[in-house]
Amino acid sequence: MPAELCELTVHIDTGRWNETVLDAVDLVVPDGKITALLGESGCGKSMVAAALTGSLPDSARSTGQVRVDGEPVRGQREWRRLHGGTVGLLPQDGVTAFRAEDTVGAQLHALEDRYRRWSFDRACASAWYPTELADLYPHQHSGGQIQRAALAAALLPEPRVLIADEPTASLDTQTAYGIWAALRRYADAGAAVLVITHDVPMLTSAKIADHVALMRGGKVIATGGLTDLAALDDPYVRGFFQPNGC
Ligand SMILES: Nc1ncnc2c1ncn2[C@@H]1O[C@H](COP(=O)(O)OP(=O)(O)OP(=O)(O)O)[C@@H](O)[C@H]1O
Repeated sequence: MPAELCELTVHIDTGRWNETVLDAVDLVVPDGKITALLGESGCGKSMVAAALTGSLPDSARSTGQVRVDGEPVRGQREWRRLHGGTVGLLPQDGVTAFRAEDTVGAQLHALEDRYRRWSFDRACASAWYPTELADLYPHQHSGGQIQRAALAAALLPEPRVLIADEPTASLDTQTAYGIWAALRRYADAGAAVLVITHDVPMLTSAKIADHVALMRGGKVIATGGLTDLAALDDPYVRGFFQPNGC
């Protein structure tokens, strides 16, 4: 079930400040593939995640389309129907995936009971979430622990489109590799997977992503295979693949 942004422009007006955060973005997240989304801080990557999961801020106004399985999604009622089993989000800040007042384990078990797709044990193992932490409240987890718990939460409904916003940001290399491998297996089982990441060394060494889209200033400026993008003769692109930019 592919997810797409078609000429999507998102403008944010908070009353005191306004900005075009996505500018005519075209992006396809195809079935059975991992698409990696890269770009400098603040360029709009999390806005792409929000647009693909119907969670843009209230202050956002958009033109263009978001399509899931070829069909335009319009309005919060449709998004509520798609959340969970069709479209899942691992947010950049994993703690926001949980209510503060219940333990993480209780919330993961509630998702298991609600969707009856993946088991608690399977989701925790895939997300590398240590189940001995499950009796803790969200704020009692470290950044890397709660991110893995949030990945387990995103996997439990077995969404056909999975958007993961910096799933490995707070993780050691070995655990990060395990998460990438889990995402690879998830895509190989047929899901459309978009991974937002700054972890270019892992991306290039593990070669786990199928496609890369590169953003700058609210636009997607290049898409393609990792090798093709890394070979582009552009200082901004080179800056991502070679730390000294040459
Ligand atoms: N909730 C919000 N309300 C208003 N503006 C926002 C909100 N979230 C983000 N923005 C703005 O949207 C723009 C894009 O932010 P976004 O979070 O998508 O960047 P990003 O590429 O994910 O950055 P990073 O790599 O630092 O996480 C930024 O200018 C930011 O200030």
